[in-house]
Amino acid sequence: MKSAAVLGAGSWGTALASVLTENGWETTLWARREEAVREIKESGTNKRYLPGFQLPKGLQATTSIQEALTGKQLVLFVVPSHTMREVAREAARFLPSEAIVAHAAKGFELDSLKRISEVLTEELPEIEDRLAVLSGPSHAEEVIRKCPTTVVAAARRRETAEAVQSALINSFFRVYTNPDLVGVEIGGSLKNIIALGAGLSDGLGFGDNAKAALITRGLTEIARLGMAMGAQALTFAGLAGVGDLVVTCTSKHSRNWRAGNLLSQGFQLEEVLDQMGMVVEGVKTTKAAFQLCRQYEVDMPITEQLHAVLFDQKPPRLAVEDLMTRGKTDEMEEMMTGTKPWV
Ligand SMILES: NC(=O)C1=CN([C@@H]2O[C@H](COP(=O)(O)OP(=O)(O)OC[C@H]3O[C@@H](n4cnc5c(N)ncnc54)[C@H](O)[C@@H]3O)[C@@H](O)[C@H]2O)C=CC1
Ligand SMILES: O=C(CO)COP(=O)(O)O
Repeated sequence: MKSAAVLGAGSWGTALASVLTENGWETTLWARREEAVREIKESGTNKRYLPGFQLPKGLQATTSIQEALTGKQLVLFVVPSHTMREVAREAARFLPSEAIVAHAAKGFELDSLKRISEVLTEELPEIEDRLAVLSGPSHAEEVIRKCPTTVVAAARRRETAEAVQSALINSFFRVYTNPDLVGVEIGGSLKNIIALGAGLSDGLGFGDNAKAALITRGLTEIARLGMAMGAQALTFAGLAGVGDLVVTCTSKHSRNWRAGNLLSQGFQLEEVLDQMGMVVEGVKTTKAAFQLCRQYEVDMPITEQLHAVLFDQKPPRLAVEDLMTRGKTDEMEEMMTGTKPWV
């Protein structure tokens, strides 16, 4: 029987492990907490992260990373970005040499500003051609209910992306392949910054025009940094770009949107993160993108304002005023350099 390991028993790891189990994979979920493993084994639930849902029968769980990884053909890393290097190091000794590997995290490593696939290949150089990233508009709470969902598997090698596609695809979870690993990772990570902004904007009562502006202008700056970092422009028009941006800015399930919304109510950042109790990747990603846009010399006005709100106590209304009153620009700034678009 085909067998898989999913490292990380939070909401997304549990949902992806459930999809694999439904698809006939013998799947083991690796959790850090003994109670989580006991609960999955005894009652088939993960109430802390996916309350109210019954997990598919047959899903295994363990706190032993060795037990989780031994003999597996497919390994998914689904822990928050800031823990990925530590988990990769723990996994290194036990990762089967032929296994297809994918990660589903949406962020950067803050100290190094590296993408997560770069972190994984630094720790596990032998997996470079066997590594994919899974991303796209996919809230765990809907995947576990089998709501129709589409995602993308991107890798350097087509065979790797197709292996991940074949493992996960089913009638409610449709997986596309994409050769642009860099763009898919960047789209999935940067959208969380804009989602924090959308939560703030909604909380301040700024309405739908403002949210459409955030989504659209947010996509422009995501694509701008992404292309400077080597991504393909068209990826940002796809599931890992506009698709994930729309779902995260508009869904009640989004932790990033909810965190932004709590900030608009006057809570301090630390209080918000305490209340959430789940990872809010957009906070660290705002810090990383703030540095990356300087490094790559690209303009990211929304990210810069959000950085000031999160880390310099800038009042959100002032940030919005500064965005609205900055210097006049053309919507298609990138098209304006080196060409003559006007008659
Ligand atoms: N929740 C969702 O709907 C989706 C989440 N993602 C991404 O998946 C990644 C994981 O997020 P979630 O599962 O949502 O997070 P979560 O907050 O629901 O759970 C995090 C999990 O990681 C575990 N963890 C934390 N530190 C760890 C460490 N050092 N070693 C091992 N395990 C550790 C926690 O115990 C917990 O089980 C994030 O990058 C997120 O952006 C991507 C798509 C959808
Ligand atoms: O990436 C996600 C959906 O595609 C999950 O977003 P949140 O982390 O904001 O909940």
